[in-house]
Amino acid sequence: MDFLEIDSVEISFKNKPILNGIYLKAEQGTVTGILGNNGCGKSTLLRIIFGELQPSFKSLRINGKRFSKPFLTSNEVKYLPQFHFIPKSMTVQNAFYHSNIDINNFYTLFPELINLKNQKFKLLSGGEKRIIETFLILKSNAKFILLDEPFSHIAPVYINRIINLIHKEKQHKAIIVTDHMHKYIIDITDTLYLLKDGWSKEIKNLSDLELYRYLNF
Ligand SMILES: Nc1ncnc2c1ncn2[C@@H]1O[C@H](COP(=O)(O)OP(=O)(O)OP(=O)(O)O)[C@@H](O)[C@H]1O
Repeated sequence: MDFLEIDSVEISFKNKPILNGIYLKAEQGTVTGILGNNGCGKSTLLRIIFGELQPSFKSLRINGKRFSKPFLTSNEVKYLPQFHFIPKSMTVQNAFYHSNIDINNFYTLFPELINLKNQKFKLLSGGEKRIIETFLILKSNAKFILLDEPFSHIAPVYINRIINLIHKEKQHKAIIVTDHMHKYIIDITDTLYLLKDGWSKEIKNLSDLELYRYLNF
């Protein structure tokens, strides 16, 4: 089973420390969730793992071996950022073609969206864009999948289908996911971390989310 670990992350923006006490492990066959308040550094951490952001220091290991290259390859990691990454003038069909993913698999899961096939990406609703981008990332061949707010703007009926897809895809992938819809995150994750004041803490007992003032039960 492949696994990724990151620790000793040090990053500041304008002399304000953002992350300084992180440990996170994501294993193939599992979903790793990250919760935390706005601005605590969840996206920053995912961007560092992806290699898009270089901190002053980090230790990233795959299967226990230090990974020193600046970027993981696209076979190793795929990242769903908070912003839309599909070019605005690309059609839905072409987005699937360029990602090398069979669009029919998408329509099997989301038959209601079949009419979007020839539509340009910029003309889709925020939720439609999110569903398509999340699907493309989840169905990629990468070993490690990073999802930054996959559920934002998405109706509950579609969220449930994405959750089913996450359960299916995690069989041969390690999935790291963060979202403010904490109930879904708590439900789908095998390992849960809370980010707060620059550090991460693995949450084994949900009452700790209240103790660390993330939730009021
Ligand atoms: N490029 C940047 N330059 C300066 N400050 C930044 C930059 N990127 C992020 N920050 C700051 O770092 C902090 C962490 O940002 P980040 O986007 O990682 O938070 P987050 O936990 O993902 O928040 P949210 O849940 O609101 O999306 C914030 O205070 C943000 O303003």
